[in-house]
Amino acid sequence: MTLAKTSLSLAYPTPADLPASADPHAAPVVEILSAEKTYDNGTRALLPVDLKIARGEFVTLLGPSGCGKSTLLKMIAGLLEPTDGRILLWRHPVQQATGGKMAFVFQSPTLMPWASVQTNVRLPLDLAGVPRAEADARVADALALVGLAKFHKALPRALSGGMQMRVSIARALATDPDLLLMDEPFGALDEITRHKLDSDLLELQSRKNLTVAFVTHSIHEAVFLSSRVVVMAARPGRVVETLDIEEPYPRNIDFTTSTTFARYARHLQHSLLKASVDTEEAH
Ligand SMILES: Nc1ncnc2c1ncn2[C@@H]1O[C@H](COP(=O)(O)OP(=O)(O)OP(=O)(O)O)[C@@H](O)[C@H]1O
Repeated sequence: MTLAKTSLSLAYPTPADLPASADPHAAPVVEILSAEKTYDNGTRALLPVDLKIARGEFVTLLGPSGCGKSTLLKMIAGLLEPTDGRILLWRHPVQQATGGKMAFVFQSPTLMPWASVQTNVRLPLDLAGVPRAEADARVADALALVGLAKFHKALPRALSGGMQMRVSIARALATDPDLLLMDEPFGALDEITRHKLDSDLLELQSRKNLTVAFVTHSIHEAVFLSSRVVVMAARPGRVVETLDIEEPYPRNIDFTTSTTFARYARHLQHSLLKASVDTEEAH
């Protein structure tokens, strides 16, 4: 299978930068080396994938339902084993990765309903045996970062869906990760809240110098957030293209109304459409 690597030529010049924090010469944070996945029931969830993610990059896996986005992200997290191929984090097999810390944010906030916001955010620190005073300080920092300092005593049910998702992100940030894996974290939220959280996420990423692997099926979200978009197709799940989004950071809402943005979005729409037609023709 050939894997197209696309860089759109734009009507007017834009700096072909990675995000300011990305260091393309540093050892990659994530290396996916011909990793593939067939589930026990025979489903070929993912044909072999090769992908490297550099420090400070924001890479989005974009594709329709069933194309293997979650499977790939869970393999990066070490929650699933590839059937073949390898995945390295900081140059070591996932299970032995010591070069940095990773955190996973799921599609639903998965909060303990009976526990306060601060207790929820402290959970991974309690599990890791972090002393209480240090844990409390880190929880306070993380809640401040997501704008929820005032809600530390609230129960999850008192918060909106967007705020609950912020708690979930704070819980991940409290562990001080270098690599953040996010599986459609804002997919269940209304569009306005989602756009706000997208902007906040970019700000957090640059402030904390995070490397992010993000799953979405929203073209808009992919173009706005990413330094690189990995386009995937279903049946069988596979990568069909990677597209650099050569728009400098910081990005704001003005980017989303620009012709550059529209060109990227149109390109991705065509890629996804073509991949789905190719899939249908193959069946
Ligand atoms: N545990 C499992 N056992 C068998 N098949 C599975 C399992 N998990 C996922 N699959 C199948 O593998 C394929 C890829 O699933 P995956 O959840 O990775 O896709 P996705 O792109 O994340 O989809 P969605 O956007 O709907 O979450 C699908 O056909 C799915 O039904």
